[in-house]
Amino acid sequence: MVGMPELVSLLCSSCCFECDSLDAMSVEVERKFVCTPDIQEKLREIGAVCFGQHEFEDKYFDSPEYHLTLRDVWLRCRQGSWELKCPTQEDGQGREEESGDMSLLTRYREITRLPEIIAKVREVMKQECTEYKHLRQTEEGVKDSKLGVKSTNECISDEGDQSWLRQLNLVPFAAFTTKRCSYTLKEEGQECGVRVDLDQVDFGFCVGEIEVLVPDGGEMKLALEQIERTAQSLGLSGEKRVPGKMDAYLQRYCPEHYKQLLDAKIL
Ligand SMILES: Cc1ncc(C[n+]2csc(CCOP(=O)(O)OP(=O)(O)OP(=O)(O)O)c2C)c(N)n1
Repeated sequence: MVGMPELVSLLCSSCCFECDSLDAMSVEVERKFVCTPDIQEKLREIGAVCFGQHEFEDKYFDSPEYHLTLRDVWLRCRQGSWELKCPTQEDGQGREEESGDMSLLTRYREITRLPEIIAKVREVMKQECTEYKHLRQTEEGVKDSKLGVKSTNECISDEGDQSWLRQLNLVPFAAFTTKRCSYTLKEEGQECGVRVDLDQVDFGFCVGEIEVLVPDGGEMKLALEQIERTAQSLGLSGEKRVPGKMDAYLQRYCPEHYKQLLDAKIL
C-alpha cells in the first residue's frame, strides 16, 4: 500500500484531464487492488496511458436506518452531479459469484439521470419499509415537484432541489475528497479500453481500480475477461477482497453503520 505523501508524488502532474463520459445507465464492472509504489511504472510498462488527474468530492446519502446501503444501493453527489449505484440483479449483490479471481470483481448498475435515480430510490425504500411513513407523501410530492420532470442531473442548488432528499428522509452519511490519476489501456483488436484509476482520499487511504463500463445490453463476459487480463499483466495476485474508500471511511468514522453492512454481507 502506498502512503499518502508517496502517492501525491506518484500522481503524474503532467497528465491532461479528460472528462468522463458516462452513459445515463450503464453497468460498471471493476476490480479494486492495493496500490504498490511501483504501480505507475508497471502501468506504463504494459502500455497504459495516463489521461487525467483530478480531484472531486463525494457526498453519500442514506436514510438514518440505512435502507439504501443495506440493500447495496449507493446514492452520491459528486461535484454536484447525482449518481446511483445498485446491484445488477434485483435480489443479488454487486459482487460476482464466480470462483477464484473472478470473485474480486464487482458489477453495479450506474444511474445518472435524476428522475431515474429518484424513481429507483423510491422503489428501494418502498420494498424496504412498506409502511414507511413518508412514502405516500413522497410519491405525491415528487410527482408534483419540478424535479419530477427535470431531465438533467443537477446539483442541490437551492431549497427546492433538496425537497426530494427531505421527502425520502435521506441524509448525508459520508463525505470525502479523492485525488485521482486515471489511465487507459487499449488491447489490440478491442474497441473499448480498460480504465485504471489510482485514488488517494483526504482521510489517508489509497486504492486502485481496474474498470470497464458496459453500456446497457453490452457484452459482460468481454469486460470481465479484459479486467482479468489487465490484473494479470499488472502482476496482481488476489485471493482477498480489497477494501474500497467507503470501507475505510465507515470503519474509521461510522463503526455502527460499518458493522451493519458487514453483518448484512454488503461489505
Ligand atoms: C470491492 C467492493 N467495492 C464496492 C462495494 C460496494 N460499494 C461500497 S461503496 C460503493 C459506492 C462507491 O463505489 P466505488 O466503486 O468504490 O466508487 P469509486 O471508487 O468512487 O469509483 P467510481 O464510481 O468513480 O468508478 C459501492 C458500490 C463492494 N461491496 N465491494
